[in-house]
Amino acid sequence: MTVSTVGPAAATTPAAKQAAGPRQAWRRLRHQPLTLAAILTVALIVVIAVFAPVLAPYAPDDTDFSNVLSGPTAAHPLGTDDLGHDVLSQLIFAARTALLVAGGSVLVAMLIGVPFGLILGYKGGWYDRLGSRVMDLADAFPGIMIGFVVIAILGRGVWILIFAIGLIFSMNFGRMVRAITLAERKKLYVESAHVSGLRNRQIIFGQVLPNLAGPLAVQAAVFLGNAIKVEAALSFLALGLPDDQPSWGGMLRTAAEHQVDHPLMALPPGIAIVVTVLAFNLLGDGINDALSGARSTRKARKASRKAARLAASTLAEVEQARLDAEAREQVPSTRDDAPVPVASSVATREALVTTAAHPEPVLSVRGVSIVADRPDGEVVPLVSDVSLTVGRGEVLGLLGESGSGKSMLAKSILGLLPPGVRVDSGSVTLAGDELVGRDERGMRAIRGKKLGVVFQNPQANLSPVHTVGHQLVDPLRVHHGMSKAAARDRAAELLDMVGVKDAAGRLSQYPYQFSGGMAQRVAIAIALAGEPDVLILDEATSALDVTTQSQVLDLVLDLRESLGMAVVNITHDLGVAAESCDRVAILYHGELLEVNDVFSLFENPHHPYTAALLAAHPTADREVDRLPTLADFVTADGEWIVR
Ligand SMILES: Nc1ncnc2c1ncn2[C@@H]1O[C@H](COP(=O)(O)OP(=O)(O)OP(=O)(O)O)[C@@H](O)[C@H]1O
Repeated sequence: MTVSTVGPAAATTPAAKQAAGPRQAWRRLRHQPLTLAAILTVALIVVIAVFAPVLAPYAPDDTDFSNVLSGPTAAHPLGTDDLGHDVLSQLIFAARTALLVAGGSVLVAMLIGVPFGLILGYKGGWYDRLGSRVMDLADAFPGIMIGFVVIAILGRGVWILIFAIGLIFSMNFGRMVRAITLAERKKLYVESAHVSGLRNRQIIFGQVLPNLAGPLAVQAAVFLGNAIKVEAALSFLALGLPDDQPSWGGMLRTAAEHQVDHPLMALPPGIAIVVTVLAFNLLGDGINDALSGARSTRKARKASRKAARLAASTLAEVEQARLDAEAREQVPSTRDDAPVPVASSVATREALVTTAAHPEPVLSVRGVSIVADRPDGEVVPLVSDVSLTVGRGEVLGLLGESGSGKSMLAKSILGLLPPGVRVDSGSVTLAGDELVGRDERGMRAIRGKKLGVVFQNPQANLSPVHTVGHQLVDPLRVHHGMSKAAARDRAAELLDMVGVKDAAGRLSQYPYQFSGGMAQRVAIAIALAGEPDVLILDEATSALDVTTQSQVLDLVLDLRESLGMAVVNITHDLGVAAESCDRVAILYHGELLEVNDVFSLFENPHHPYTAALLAAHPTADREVDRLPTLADFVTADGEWIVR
């Protein structure tokens, strides 16, 4: 079986907002007058640069030694310089140079900095520590010094200048990309990509990088402006471009030499630099606002102030209600105040047994203990000595309150335990193959192929910047070596199988164009792409409304019938367990308390904790003043009360 994952998440990251689509970003941009002005200015400068030979009245190297430093005339509207060059023509051709140097150096900076930051952020550990020190070291040198050194070694010239400025900015890109990647790599869509069996290279460049497009666009716009300033500064110092290459910095140098007699000579190149840099900076801000959804309209500001006032008063009411309730009755919270009973080991025997209806074991967990290694050396047990067997075609529910160890157990099966957490002892076999102790390469061959996973939040599990088709095609190509066309056909079949109408047409849509229930179906389709033996649902229906939840559970039950796969359904919802599971395992404080077939569990629970859970579940046919809590099932000494 293959592990695939699916689930919903709030799209609050820059990447997710950007995923709301370039069209949405453009709609926001259109409401930002300053950004529009910046776009027009940049477009104008680009047109001037491209058509410089047509627009400029003179060639850049035309000299008129009989007419130097002339001041504005009909033939030379902005005058001439000390060699008789036409200043207007120089200004126009220098725009070309400025854009070439700025564009080229930002490209070089990105080519160096982006992969560097991606690798540091994604790999972490030693890569990150070492790489971060390199960036600190680069930061310790003033950027202009790096430019001096490169030019001193390689000499002057356009391409050398581009390389020098690119080098100066590369670590800025590296730092930004590292920071975002550190956050992105923890997101569920990256975990899903892992689970689908994609290689690190495919995840870094295929999944994470497209999510950085928004922040990179903002950073690139700002650094285009910065590059123009650095180019001007170096050329002003006669260290940048060769003297025969028109540049705004070079024009400023000439103006500085003649500032006493001709003080206005500095104005044309100075204004050109200020306007261009300002336009790029405003463009960067505009893109940032458009991607983050910020709107500077008065209406939006008013709406946000009103929302803030409402939120403050609601919070105050909630806090007051909580204080009143506390004053009325000192109700102990189950987790904090109830004595924690020692788990009995009632269930272990039953957990190992498969049922007559599903006699062929496919997933066996034997005596698995999971621990966390704390930095101070303490070893904290998270899951203790859990044994479970799941039969082919069976749905086993893993039920327990928050923190009981359900996810850790599932992650130990998937080989995706977080750093600092490890399987201390025990064995997990899938169709006879041992999974504990496998290296990453060994697990990659299992995840996405033999084990499929669907997580809680479908929108968070799907990459916001790739189409649904792209995300389905990837695992099909990786695991089945299909051609692109064959994988696309199969992707449409899978979508159809999970009940997405017009499957072929919807392949080219993005996750945000799917409702929560439909996105969860897409996630299930991705999980099924490898034709897994076992599908793990990690709270896969918790975020859905009751009707959609029921539809998705029905779908899973149909699929396990038709595909003969086993399902491990992790949930804290008794209703979900009752609706979908053949057997249910109860976890509490990392210990397995009971495994029972679903009817016996509800009719005749073995363990007092299970009885406590059922008793605490509100039902329409019981009228009680107060539902029992765990504390009602435990003696003051921490012993279970058997009723
Ligand atoms: N990265 C981690 N490092 C150390 N301990 C962790 C880590 N993640 C979770 N834990 C601890 O492991 C225990 C089991 O957590 P787990 O996430 O498996 O619970 P869960 O039953 O899945 O809860 P939930 O339903 O809230 O997801 C908890 O005590 C939790 O605090």
